[in-house]
Amino acid sequence: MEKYTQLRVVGEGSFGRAVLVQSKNSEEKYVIKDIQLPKKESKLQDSRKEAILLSRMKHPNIVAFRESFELNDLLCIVMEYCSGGDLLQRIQQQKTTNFCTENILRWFAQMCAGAQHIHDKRVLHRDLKSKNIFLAGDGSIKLGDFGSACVLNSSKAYAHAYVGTPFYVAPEIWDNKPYNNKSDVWSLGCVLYELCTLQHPFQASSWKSLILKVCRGAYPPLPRHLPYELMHLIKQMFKTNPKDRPSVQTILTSHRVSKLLRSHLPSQALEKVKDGRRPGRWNREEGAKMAQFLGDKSLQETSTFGAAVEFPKTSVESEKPGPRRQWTTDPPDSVLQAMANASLLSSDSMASSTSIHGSESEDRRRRRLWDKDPPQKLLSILEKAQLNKAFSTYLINITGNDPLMGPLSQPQGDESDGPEPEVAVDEDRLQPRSDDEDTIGVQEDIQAEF
Ligand SMILES: Nc1ncnc2c1ncn2[C@@H]1O[C@H](COP(=O)(O)OP(=O)(O)OP(=O)(O)O)[C@@H](O)[C@H]1O
Repeated sequence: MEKYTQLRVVGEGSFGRAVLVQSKNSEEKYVIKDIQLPKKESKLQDSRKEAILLSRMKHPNIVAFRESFELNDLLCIVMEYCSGGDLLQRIQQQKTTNFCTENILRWFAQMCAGAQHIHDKRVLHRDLKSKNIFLAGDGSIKLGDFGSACVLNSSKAYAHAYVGTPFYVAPEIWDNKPYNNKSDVWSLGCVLYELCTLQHPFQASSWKSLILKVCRGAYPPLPRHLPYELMHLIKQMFKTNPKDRPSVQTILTSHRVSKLLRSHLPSQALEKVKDGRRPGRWNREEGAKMAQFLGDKSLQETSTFGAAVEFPKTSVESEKPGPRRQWTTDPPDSVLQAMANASLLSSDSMASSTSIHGSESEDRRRRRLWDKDPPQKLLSILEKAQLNKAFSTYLINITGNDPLMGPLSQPQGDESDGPEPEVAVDEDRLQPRSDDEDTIGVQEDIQAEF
């Protein structure tokens, strides 16, 4: 810490502060994110995960990691300073003036390039939102905040319920179905919609209305001046069945919109997109290596210079694909059932979802089929919840004892542990599926380069 001079606090998150500092050696500015370390030894490694994952992500569209160290009971992550602030602030500055299409395409292309890099490493961000996407001094986009990220095919120790922000969470999370790279695509769709309209796609007057709209993929129409390719893309990113959503790889390489997006990528990022197209770029072993690394490494200090983090050299056991949970062709419906049975919906959500889906009788038909019990615990939490709290990060575990751990629930036990309780592990949920080539799946026997 003595290497840096503190300049000012740039923001406060739920886990700690972000402080702008200046290196005494190079005079370069950085942000140091302080994260309160949990008192329980068993949870320490989880807190260090953000630093470890960020240290593995070297890409022009991901906030660059410099080093991390522990000071008393704080984990300090030193990272690139993004002087343009976050995208949420940038959207709010616009007030009512829309962004020009060129800007939207440029920013979104860079977000996809960053996300592709993460997914290539078999990591899911899980909390992509405009507040976690930054603008660097040169105007480029940087994905940040890896505090919710997880590794696909990870070991049991790192498989847990979903950590995300309700306004950006995909329907499969509310429906307690498996999640994968397509859940990040949904969240990116929300950010793209915000860039196009300056509004969130799922406006609601209550949490129940919000969740219902998300589960139906019901969003207000986009302004007509936008290119057709962009409108088509948003429609696809909001497909309620993740199988029907394109991956970021597809968006950048073989979608109708790809040409438009790629013309807005700087050459360095374009090269990396092309790299990502090589078949066998990632494989199951990649995720297993990362998971083993997260589990084994007792990280006290890590750095992009000096004591850099290295993956273990030993090869890891190649896992056989586990049982897959199949998607039906219908949209997720257990939460829809729960919400509708509870008769607690606000009228606006029903009105708009009916108009989006076009037919009232379809709604009635669906409701007749609803026969499951609503998750009462979730309903009772949401009854009293303020909607603005749905922009914060939660641990979401619909069937657990605490369906929404975060700003709505009282911290239990070790208060400094943040919203990461010990949860029953449902390993099936985190398994990628290979039933669709666009979803991160399994390619055995191909050695990925990290
Ligand atoms: N690298 C950075 N460059 C510039 N500003 C940053 C940087 N990192 C964080 N900030 C600012 O600090 C704020 C707090 O960031 P932080 O990641 O600690 O928490 P958060 O994302 O707001 O909340 P949470 O940790 O609950 O997700 C951000 O909203 C952003 O405005």
